[in-house]
Amino acid sequence: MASQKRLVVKIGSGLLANADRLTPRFGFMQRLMDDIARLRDDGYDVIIASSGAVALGLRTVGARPETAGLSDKQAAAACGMPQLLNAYKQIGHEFGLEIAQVLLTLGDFEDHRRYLNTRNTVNRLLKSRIVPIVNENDTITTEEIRVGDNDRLAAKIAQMVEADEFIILTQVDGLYDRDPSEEGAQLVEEVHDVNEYIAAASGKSTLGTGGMLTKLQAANMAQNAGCTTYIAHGEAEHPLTSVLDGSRRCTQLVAQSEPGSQWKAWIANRLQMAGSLVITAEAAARLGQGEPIHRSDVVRMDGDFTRGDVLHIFDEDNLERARGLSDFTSEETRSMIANPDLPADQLLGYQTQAEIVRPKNLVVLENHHLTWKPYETAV
Ligand SMILES: Nc1ncnc2c1ncn2[C@@H]1O[C@H](COP(=O)(O)OP(=O)(O)O)[C@@H](O)[C@H]1O
Ligand SMILES: N[C@@H](CCC(=O)OP(=O)(O)O)C(=O)O
Repeated sequence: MASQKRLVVKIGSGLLANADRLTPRFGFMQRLMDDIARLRDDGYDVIIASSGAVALGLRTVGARPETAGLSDKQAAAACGMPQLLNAYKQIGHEFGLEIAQVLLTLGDFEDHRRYLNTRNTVNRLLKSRIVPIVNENDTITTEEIRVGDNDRLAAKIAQMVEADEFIILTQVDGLYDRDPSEEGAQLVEEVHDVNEYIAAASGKSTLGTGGMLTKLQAANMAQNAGCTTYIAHGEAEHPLTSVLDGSRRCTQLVAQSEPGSQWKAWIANRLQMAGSLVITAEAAARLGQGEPIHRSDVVRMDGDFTRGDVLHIFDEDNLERARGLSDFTSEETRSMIANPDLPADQLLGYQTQAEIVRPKNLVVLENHHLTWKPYETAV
């Protein structure tokens, strides 16, 4: 458990890189680090999830954000990351802060062993009061193995370190009820259910890769891990403390549950799923009563998964109702469903309690979870 208050701050590319010249925005970084030093004096551990590596490196590789392709961006990230870290380091020293670089890929979150290892490292840095600067390792990640945006990457970190608060700093005051460039757009100051705003959250700037949609997805992941999220403009004298003390308008996305089991949050907040099960109406009605998913509950399955993979669990109306970790491979599951009357031990050749998903590995989704549609599943 966290011994101090913990805050994860995500910073968008446009705040860190000048849009025309693609050079660091030192003034912003100074205000940020000054505020982080204040928070540290107030007993906060702060973790930064920083974008900006690609934007800053594009100039070095002679490319522009509007036209850069994947290899330009990967090379740019390799050039921009040291520039970014150098700026954080120099400015950090001015305010008595030590910083460290943590570059991650999707597997560092999705593989539970790597997740725990990453968590240990981040916790060790915090113990020495060092500010971890986290970013995706864009130089080596390809489409299949990347988170793809730092909004969700930062939410994963917030969940991992059991952050109390998560602030997403961007170039708009918060979530609007429609694209803010549209006339009459109103700032939404408090959100409980992000589902209501998904349709309003399309579009993004040329420098970034996320957009408002990934911010809502990220906020939902944090909400479900018991962490309150704020989306706020980064341009302020005290970009963080003014959000936390409520003196500035922004959007607050209220935590939807008490920080519960880390294990269940890890299952619920997966970014890639290996497969899915469709269960009967009776089994769907029993969800939440501490019952496992039995093979007789499954009417259909999809995907090529192995033991320990996380699956979507849909009802027969295609509504995602739960997520759970499979005790069997897809081949074993298929064989058990096809032979409901044969004892599992006999079918599989080893002793097993024959529950496809055990209760401790099952998370029932509630109204405040963003759910997936069957066609969005990665199987
Ligand atoms: N409903 C909305 N509310 C606020 N911003 C929105 C909305 N819909 C689209 N946007 C756009 O999303 C942008 C934020 O995403 P992005 O530019 O990717 O930020 P960052 O680079 O900071 O991650 C805003 O500047 C705005 O142009
Ligand atoms: N990892 C990338 C940024 C990815 C990203 O999410 O960008 P943004 O939408 O500006 O936060 C980089 O360092 O350039």
